[in-house]
Amino acid sequence: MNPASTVRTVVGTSLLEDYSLEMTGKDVPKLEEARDTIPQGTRINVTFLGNEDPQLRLDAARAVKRLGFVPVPHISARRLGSRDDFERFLAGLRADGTADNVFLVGGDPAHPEGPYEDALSLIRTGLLQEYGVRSVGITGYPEGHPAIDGGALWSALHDKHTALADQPLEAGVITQFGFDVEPVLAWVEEVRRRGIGVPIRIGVPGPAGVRRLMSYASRFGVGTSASVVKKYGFSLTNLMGTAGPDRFLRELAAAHDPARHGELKIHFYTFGGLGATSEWATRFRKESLA
Ligand SMILES: NC(=O)C1=CN([C@@H]2O[C@H](COP(=O)(O)OP(=O)(O)OC[C@H]3O[C@@H](n4cnc5c(N)ncnc54)[C@H](O)[C@@H]3O)[C@@H](O)[C@H]2O)C=CC1
Ligand SMILES: Nc1nc(=O)c2c([nH]1)NC[C@@H]1CN(c3ccc(C(=O)N[C@@H](CCC(=O)O)C(=O)O)cc3)CN21
Repeated sequence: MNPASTVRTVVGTSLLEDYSLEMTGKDVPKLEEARDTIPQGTRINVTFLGNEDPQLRLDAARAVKRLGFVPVPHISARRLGSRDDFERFLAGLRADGTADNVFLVGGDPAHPEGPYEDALSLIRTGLLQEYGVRSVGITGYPEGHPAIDGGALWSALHDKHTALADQPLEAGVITQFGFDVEPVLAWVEEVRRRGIGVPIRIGVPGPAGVRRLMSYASRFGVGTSASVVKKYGFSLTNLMGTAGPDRFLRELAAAHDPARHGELKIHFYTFGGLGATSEWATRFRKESLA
């Protein structure tokens, strides 16, 4: 087998196997439309946007399950107004049978709206287990975070990983999306060096308009230097086009060394394009396997 076909085989059979997707509470009609293009059992995260209410998220998680997928509702620590809010949400998940998997984020508000300042405080309440959660996703930032210093991010990752193991709850990491493979793999190596062996899902944007990608990247502090986006497949002087993660995934597959990086999978941030993303993934897998 020549090196090029080795790369194709790896992309097709391993990295894109069991990919996960992300949707908002309002994306249920899009999920219904895209249903047949997404493998049954795919994990689908339901983002915790500030302008969506808890019931909308619970309903979305229920729809994900009804359609044959595995819901992963997000819980944002800083957006919870009280312990009651947290318990009500967890009780809703339990009642709907959608509590198995959750993903925790600190939350973008500069100041907590209630008693929880970060994801770790949610884990430490012990409520996750009480309400039947079995597996918990936490964040990873290969390029850092604009509002949180690097040391605090590493301590948070370490402390959350330890606290989950103590419960015990199953743990996994999903990284912030990015356009550059290099910092992603350097970061993964550092995670492993620190003794954290849990599965890591590498966050990438699904195919989307360049203008939209740029706007989310600048909002979330993701690097978009001219050389990085050129390598990714678009140019800063042409914001009219769309760009997909084709090259990113090929490069990631070529450089992924399970002995060094452990288990890696892909998480697609769909930014409104759930159907476009699942169709893209189906096509890309087919082409990779061909
Ligand atoms: N990676 C992702 O997919 C998403 C990330 N986020 C945002 O990422 C940020 C951090 O969340 P996690 O990684 O779960 O951190 P975390 O909850 O584990 O907290 C890590 C450290 O950062 C501090 N922190 C948390 N949120 C902060 C904020 N908004 N401003 C300043 N300091 C903050 C905490 O006090 C703690 O010291 C939040 O702003 C969160 O909303 C939000 C949604 C999705
Ligand atoms: N720091 C941080 N905060 C976040 O909120 C965040 C990240 N990072 N990383 C990526 C995820 C995914 N996020 C998003 C954000 C928007 C849509 C989205 O679909 N927006 C709609 C408009 C939604 C609306 O306002 O109703 C869109 O069509 O773009 C999806 C996922 C937010 N996320």
